[in-house]
Amino acid sequence: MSDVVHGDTSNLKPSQARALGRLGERRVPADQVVTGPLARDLLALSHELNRRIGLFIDRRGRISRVILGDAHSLELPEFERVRGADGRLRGIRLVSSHLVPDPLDREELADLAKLRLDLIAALHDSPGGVQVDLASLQPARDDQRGFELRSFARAPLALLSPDAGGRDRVGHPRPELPTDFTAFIRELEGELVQATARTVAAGHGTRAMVLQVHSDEMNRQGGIEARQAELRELCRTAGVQLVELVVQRRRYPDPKTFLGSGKLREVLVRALEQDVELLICDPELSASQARVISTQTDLMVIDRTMLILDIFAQHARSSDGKLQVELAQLRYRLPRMVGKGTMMSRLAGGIGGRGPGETKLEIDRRRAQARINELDKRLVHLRRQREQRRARRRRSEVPVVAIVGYTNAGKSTLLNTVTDSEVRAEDKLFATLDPTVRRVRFPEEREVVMLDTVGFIRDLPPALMQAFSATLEEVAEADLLLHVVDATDPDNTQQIQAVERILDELGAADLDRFMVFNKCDLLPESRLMPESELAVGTYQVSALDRRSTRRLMEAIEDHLWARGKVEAPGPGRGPRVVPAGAATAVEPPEAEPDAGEGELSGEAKPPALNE
Ligand SMILES: Nc1nc2c(ncn2[C@@H]2O[C@H](COP(=O)(O)OP(=O)(O)OP(=O)(O)O)[C@@H](O)[C@H]2O)c(=O)[nH]1
Ligand SMILES: [Mg+2]
Repeated sequence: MSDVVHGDTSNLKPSQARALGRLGERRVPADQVVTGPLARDLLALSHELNRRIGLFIDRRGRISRVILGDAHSLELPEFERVRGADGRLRGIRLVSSHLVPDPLDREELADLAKLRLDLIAALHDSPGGVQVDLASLQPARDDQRGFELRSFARAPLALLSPDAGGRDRVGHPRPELPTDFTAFIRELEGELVQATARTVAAGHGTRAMVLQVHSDEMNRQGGIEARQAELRELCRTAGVQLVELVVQRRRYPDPKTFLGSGKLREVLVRALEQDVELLICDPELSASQARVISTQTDLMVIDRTMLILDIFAQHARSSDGKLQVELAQLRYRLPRMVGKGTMMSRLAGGIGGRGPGETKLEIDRRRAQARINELDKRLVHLRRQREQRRARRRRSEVPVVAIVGYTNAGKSTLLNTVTDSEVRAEDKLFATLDPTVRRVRFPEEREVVMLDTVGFIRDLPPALMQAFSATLEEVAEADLLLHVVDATDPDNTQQIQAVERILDELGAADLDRFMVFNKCDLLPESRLMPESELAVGTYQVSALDRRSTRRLMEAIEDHLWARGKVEAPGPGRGPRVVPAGAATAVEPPEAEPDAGEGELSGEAKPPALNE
């Protein structure tokens, strides 16, 4: 059998197989979509076999593939992965037989889009002669970015011949038909290249579509709108332009294709229409799902976890932080490295590419594993150093107050305000990645260390937990936690629960904590609790306004000293004067470059305190 033929030929008679092979030897004039005689022979053989047949024809009119399908569908062979980023088409058209006079179906249109074929033509017999359904891509109209599908009204094949000049039998002109295929494709490609140039010049972030499966599990957790809002925020923070959020309700994601395969085809067409380059799946993808989606769509495919990791990579500042993120990225991707083109290499050209892991994007499994081992070793060393530093701090009996909370709750802003310093605070998720330590002095030579931490997020995957660990092992040893909550976020009940769950996993569940409801300046008076009715250990503040934090700061001091938590004041430098209106006297910020990697120290105990 000729290697031009693709498909299951095992049941063919030798003569039929030969006839199929001979189709592959035919030529078509370059300026014609297909000739009448070839169309008739294709249909005749198709009816004899009762199976569809497709031909890939290149621009010189040579047949590069003969594809044998079943009665209803054709499975096209894979192409080399070439992303036509410059707006060019594949240089190949598909001419195929339909046994029944159905129009082009979704699957065929999806193939056109995915493979960027020059054109697809489906032929069928009718009493009046061979009829043809045609479709191609075209630039989107109305200044929209991207491409759209263009279907032509069904026409007799005879109309496509150059002699017919695009006139139907009663002489009606059909100027849109590709009667001169060479001219047609030249013009179309010119338009597409131009449209792409406009797109690139516009310079938006990577265009992405989020694919979300509303599984039973997700429904149980509730707050799907909140989860979606959060995904939008994650995209914004990562510099990704979210074009569309596609949702499918299923009991669980399809083990092979994540979304159902029909839905996935739809997504592909929508993605093409909107010039989307990146698909972001929620919840997490398995290795094989990632592979299947990426081959079926020819797009970059990542999941929510990778998106978060990418943000981490962008935000890591200290060298330890960078090491940790690289380690988390490698750990997450290693089991998902399955051949080329899947998640391992996806991020490089897209949203990531600036991460600490970026140079490792194409390394193979073995090298990834070696790198993981090396990072582990370096981080163990750093962890030891950190432990020594902490031990020194414990000896000096300076109590540690750790600020924890959901991402974007205002933790860094609170730290800045109460310590008069300038920790990076931004309206972005995970603005803080490296733990930051500031000293706060109270009157009477009392002093605490305040620790700002990375924000938490629901469904924190284990790889990310490990990336958080630098800060988090310190959290487990804190004398007091300030759990900062964005009082304005309608989803904050869920967020509080997510934070509590993570604290629990860190072995920090039993630590003393204050609940700090932040951003109260944005709430109307009516939504604030009267001071007298606030539960013990609960505070309403605006981290932007130092006066509002006064009660909180007093309570911290009371909690740590008045109740005998700490016996003696630390070695001080004499009393300081409290500025009017402030609860604290503040020492100039002293940054401790204190970050690093280590295992999650579930065994870490809070320092012994005499209650
Ligand atoms: N109106 C108002 N905005 C606030 C307040 N506190 C923080 N913000 C804003 O909320 C955004 C997030 O603040 P951050 O301090 O970066 O939050 P974070 O909790 O440290 O965030 P991550 O480090 O990303 O987890 C910033 O734009 C702040 O200006 C507040 O009390 N009132
Ligand atoms: Mg922060």
